[in-house]
Amino acid sequence: MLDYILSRITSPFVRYVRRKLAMPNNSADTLLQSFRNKVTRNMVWAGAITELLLAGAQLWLGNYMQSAIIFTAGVVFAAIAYTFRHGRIPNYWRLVFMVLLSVICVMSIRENGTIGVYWSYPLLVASFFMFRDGYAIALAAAITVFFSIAALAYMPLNDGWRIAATLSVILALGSVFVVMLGRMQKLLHQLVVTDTLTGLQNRHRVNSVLSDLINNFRRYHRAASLIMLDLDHFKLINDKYGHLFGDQMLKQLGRRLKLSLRVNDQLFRVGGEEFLIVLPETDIKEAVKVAEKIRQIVSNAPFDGKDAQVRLTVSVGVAQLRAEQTWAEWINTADTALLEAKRKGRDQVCAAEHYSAE
Ligand SMILES: Nc1nc2c(ncn2[C@@H]2O[C@H](COP(=O)(O)OP(=O)(O)OP(=O)(O)O)[C@@H](O)[C@H]2O)c(=O)[nH]1
Repeated sequence: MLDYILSRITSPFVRYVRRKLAMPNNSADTLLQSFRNKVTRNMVWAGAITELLLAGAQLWLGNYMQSAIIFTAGVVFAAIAYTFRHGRIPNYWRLVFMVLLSVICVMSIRENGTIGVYWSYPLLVASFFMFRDGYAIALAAAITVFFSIAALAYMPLNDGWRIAATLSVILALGSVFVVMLGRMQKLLHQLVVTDTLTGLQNRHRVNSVLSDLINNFRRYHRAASLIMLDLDHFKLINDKYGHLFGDQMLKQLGRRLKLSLRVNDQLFRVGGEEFLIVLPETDIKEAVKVAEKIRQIVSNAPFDGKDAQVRLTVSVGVAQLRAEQTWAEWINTADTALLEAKRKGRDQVCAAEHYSAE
């Protein structure tokens, strides 16, 4: 039941993510991060507009001092939201946002008496949006404790404990919400980066994995290589045995590849019958050895389908990361080597550059 409700809530977002991911340069990580940033920025805009409206109301009531302070806070919120309109609002600005809201809350208690405690409710809710996971819960707990103590100390007991109890209920519900949101985000992330047929990673994480290796290379000169492989004449298999049989072959190939790799190597299914292997700490010489081993693992033993056994072969391109290459150029180099292997007759390994086999 919970799974059903979660899937109903998340499916429009999953569709949005999938649509966006179809565009070039959108990796799953950057997309989820940008979605979160957008929500936070909208919160700060909402805070700015509310504060400016309140400042207007205080001005109209003739409370010039309060109006000026609330107006200043509104302008600060608007400036934060505007400055970071395309990116992530840094944590210290989020903290400034929360501190300003707290100050306004405390001022309201001072000016209006205990009725001002009611401002602690939106403050509490804001903390769940502004921070992540444990930080949000810790901040919300601190706000709850602070305003509960204030309410119990300065309000009649009957009102004071009700305020404390309702704040605690919001804290509990908000904490459940934050934990569920964290799990949902993990689930969505998993969905977006996983190839549903083989269970391997799909192309959406390639960008960030390769960028990390490129940074390592630039900083510590750590070698890294790519293996791009593609099944030979796979169309013939599909045409002869059907698409479902073809799917079984792809799954088995994924399993074979996975078993043949080291723990640090990463395997992706990047296209229909195209797979990418990322080999950290590996130069071209070692990478070609791995590629040759993989080629043999595929061609040496037949693949078992429901109705038949078939022999498959792969063409393989290998490329070591070169200085100043971007991740896209690096992949292109491996792809060119793969095309070369196809051109030379398939079932073979081609390296993107000359190297000594000694
Ligand atoms: N069963 C199945 N087939 C797929 C999937 N994705 C792509 N294909 C098929 O893979 C085949 C790829 O065909 P081609 O690009 O002509 O390549 P090929 O037949 O392997 O020939 P070469 O790559 O030149 O050796 C097409 O028939 C696609 O329909 C999939 O998820 N499942």
